[in-house]
Amino acid sequence: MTATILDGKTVSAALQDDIAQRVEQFKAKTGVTPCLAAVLVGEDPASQVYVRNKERACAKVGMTSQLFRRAEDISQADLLALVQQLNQDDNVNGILVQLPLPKHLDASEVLDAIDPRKDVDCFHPSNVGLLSQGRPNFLPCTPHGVVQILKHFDLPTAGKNVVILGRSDIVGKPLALMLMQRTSQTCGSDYANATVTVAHSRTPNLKELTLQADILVAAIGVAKFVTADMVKPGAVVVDVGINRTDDGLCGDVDYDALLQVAGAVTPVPGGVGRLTVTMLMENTLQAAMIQAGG
Ligand SMILES: Nc1nc(=O)c2c([nH]1)NC[C@@H]1CN(c3ccc(C(=O)N[C@@H](CCC(=O)O)C(=O)O)cc3)C=[N+]21
Ligand SMILES: [Mg+2]
Repeated sequence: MTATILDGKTVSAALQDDIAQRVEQFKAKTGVTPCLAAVLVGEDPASQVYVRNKERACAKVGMTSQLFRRAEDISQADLLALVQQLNQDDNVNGILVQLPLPKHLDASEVLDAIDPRKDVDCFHPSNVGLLSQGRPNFLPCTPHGVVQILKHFDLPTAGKNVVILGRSDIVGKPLALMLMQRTSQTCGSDYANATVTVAHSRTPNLKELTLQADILVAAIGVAKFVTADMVKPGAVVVDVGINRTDDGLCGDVDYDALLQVAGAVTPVPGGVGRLTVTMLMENTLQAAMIQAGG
């Protein structure tokens, strides 16, 4: 048996075409071109790649982007002032402060300062609260990308055992919230209603748990952590990890070995990461629509 490769590029291209059409309609109706402001502090090479991919995607779907580069040693006050300036700028629809921030900065305080209506990451406490109550303003980009990949390949989650490795605020926690609910805002009830287990560094007998997974999501940030013996034959494996190793980019799963066991698996690169960027475009359009009063 060899696994189906869940190619994120195909999914992303299809969704970007659809977003581009809706951007076009929105522009025709309102005269407004949706605009994403990205704040990049410091010179982290991975962050530079991600931000460049986001700018490229904006251009592709007909949106504008503005990049605000700031030095590694920017003060908390200056960064907060930049966020306030972007909050007040009517030409800016979405604000993204690229993480991680340097250690001397208080990331929570910065993210909390973003106007919730421009919070295209869905990191603001009021947006996280609305998501947890099943009435989101925005869906968080990476979890939404995971759901969109599953939908594209006709792999429903309803009634399935989903095991998520990792409890981060950016992936594990919001993805668990989304998949345990009765319905997905964008993909319907077949892409919700899962029995979700969130495992983490203090979970004992991890392999016993992962072997129960119909859908296994790896979002821990450890290269090749998920080995073939941890996967139930035929299971769907979604790899959210992006690790830079001496042999190049690699995910949180041992991809080559899993091809012989899993039913389907996402590659890295070219998997979930592509969708993260595309769902950010979706949220920027949604933000522009909200701000236009629709
Ligand atoms: N405020 C904030 N929001 C984020 O959404 C956010 C963040 N900070 N910090 C870092 C993580 C990571 N992330 C990715 C974005 C693009 C790719 C991406 O484009 N991946 C491509 C290329 C990967 C590469 O070449 O490095 C791929 O997987 O094919 C991956 C990961 C967004 N994040
Ligand atoms: Mg990561």
